[in-house]
Amino acid sequence: MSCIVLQLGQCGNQVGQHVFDTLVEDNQTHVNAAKSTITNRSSVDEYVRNSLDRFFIQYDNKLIARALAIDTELKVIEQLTNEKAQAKRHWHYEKKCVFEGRLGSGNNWACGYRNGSLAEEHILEKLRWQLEHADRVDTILPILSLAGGTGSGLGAYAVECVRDELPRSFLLTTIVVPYTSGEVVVQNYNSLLTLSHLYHSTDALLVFENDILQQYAKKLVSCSGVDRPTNIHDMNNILTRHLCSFLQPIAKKDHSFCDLNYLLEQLLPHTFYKLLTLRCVPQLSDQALDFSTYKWSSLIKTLSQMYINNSYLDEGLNWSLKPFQTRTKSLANVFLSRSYDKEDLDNELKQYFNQSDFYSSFLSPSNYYSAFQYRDKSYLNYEKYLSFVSNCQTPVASLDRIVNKSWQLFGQKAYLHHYMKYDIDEQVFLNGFVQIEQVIKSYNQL
Ligand SMILES: Nc1nc2c(ncn2[C@@H]2O[C@H](COP(=O)(O)OP(=O)(O)OP(=O)(O)O)[C@@H](O)[C@H]2O)c(=O)[nH]1
Repeated sequence: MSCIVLQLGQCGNQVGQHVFDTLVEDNQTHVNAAKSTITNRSSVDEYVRNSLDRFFIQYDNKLIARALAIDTELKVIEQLTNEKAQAKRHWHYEKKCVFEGRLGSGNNWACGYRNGSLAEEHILEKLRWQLEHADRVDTILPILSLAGGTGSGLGAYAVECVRDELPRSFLLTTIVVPYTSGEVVVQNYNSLLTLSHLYHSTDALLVFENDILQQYAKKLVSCSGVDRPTNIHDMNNILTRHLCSFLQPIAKKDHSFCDLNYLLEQLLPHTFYKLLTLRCVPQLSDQALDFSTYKWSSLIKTLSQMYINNSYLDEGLNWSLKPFQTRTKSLANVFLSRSYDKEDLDNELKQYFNQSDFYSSFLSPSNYYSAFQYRDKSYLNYEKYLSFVSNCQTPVASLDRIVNKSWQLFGQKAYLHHYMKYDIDEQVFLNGFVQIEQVIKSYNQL
C-alpha cells in the first residue's frame, strides 16, 4: 500500500519536506542501536521495507518521494529542489511532480482557488505520474496551511480534483491553523473558506496549531539550555515528529503491520466527525533525551492528564483536575506505542483511560480506544514513544475563533471585494459559516 503526499503552498512544502526527512531518519535509527537491543531483526527490516514502500519509489538505489510539490511562488520550491538541497538528502523529488507558478496568491483564498482551476490539468498530470509508479495507492495526504492564499485556496481546489479523480482513496489532510494574531488581516476568512471546502472533500482533517507548536518549540529550546529564539524549523520538527509517529508502520495484536487506512477507520466512526488531533509523549529536547529514562506508566499518566486539561503540552498542567472534570470529550481514539521493550501496556491504559468522562455518551466502553504497539524498534531516538490520536472536541476552540473573527469582518463587509474580484461572493461565505457552525455544534454535543 502506498501514500501520496500533496505539498501545497509554502507551509505544505516546508512541512512535507520535513516529513520525508523524518521518515528516512526513523528508518535509519535502528542502524546505530546496540546489537543486543534488536531482538527481531527481520521484523525491523520488514518495518523499514513497509515504510519505504509506502512513501518512496525505489529506483536504481534512489528514493523518490511519493509527493507532489505545488506552489504558485518559486522561492520555496526552488529551495526544496535545487541540486545542493537534493545532494544533502538520501531521497529526492521527481521533477515531473513539481509545479511552481510565478505569481503567488497574495494571501487571498479566492485568488488561490482560481489559480487552482488554472493549474488543474498540470496537477492531475503529476498525480497520474505518481499513480503509475505505485501498485496501490490507498491514502492521499495533503498538507497545507489554512491562512495563506495558495495552500488554502489552490489547496482546497486541488483536493477537490483529487477527490473526483480518486473517489475511493482515503484523503487525510494535515492542516496548520495560523497564529491567533499577528498575521494577515484576512487569515480567518481564508481559514473559514478552506475548512468549509475541505470538510466536503476530505475524509479526515489532522489539526496542528501554530500557537501550540510555537509554545512547544519554546519549551524544548529552553530545556535544551541553548539561549536562542525559536524558529519555523523547530516548529516543523515538532509537527513532523508527531505526524510521522502516526504514519510509520505499526503492528496489530497478531504482529502483522496494519495499513494507515485501518487506523483511520478506527478513528472515524461517523462520516461527519472528521477532526483529528495528535498528542505525543515524551516531550523532550534532543539534548535531554540522552539523559532521560521514563516508564510507560508515567508517560500514560501524563498523557491522561494532558487530555483531562485539554492540552497538547505536558507542561503547565493542572494535576489536581480529576477525570470527571475533563475538558474535552472524544468519539474515537487510537494509541500507538513504540519501543524496544516488550512490556504490555493494556493494564496501564485501562487504568488511566477507561474513564467514561473522557468519551461521548454514544460510546460503549469496548469502543473507547484501540491500542497498537510496535516492540521491535523504538521511534527516532526515543527510548519509548507514545502517540494518542483522537477524534475529539479539542480543535473546536480554534474553529470557533475562526468563525467569530470572520463574522466580525463579514458583518462590516470588510475586505469582501478582494474575494469578489475572483467570483467568490457573499453566498460562498455564508455557506462556509453555516457548515462550520454545524461542525462546531455537532462536536459540542458529543
Ligand atoms: N507551521 C508552519 N507554518 C507555516 C510555515 N510556513 C508558513 N506557515 C504559516 O502558513 C500561513 C501562511 O501560509 P503560506 O503557506 O505561507 O502561504 P501560501 O499558502 O504559500 O500562500 P501565498 O503566500 O498567499 O501564495 C501562516 O499562518 C504561516 O504562519 C511552516 O513552514 N510551518
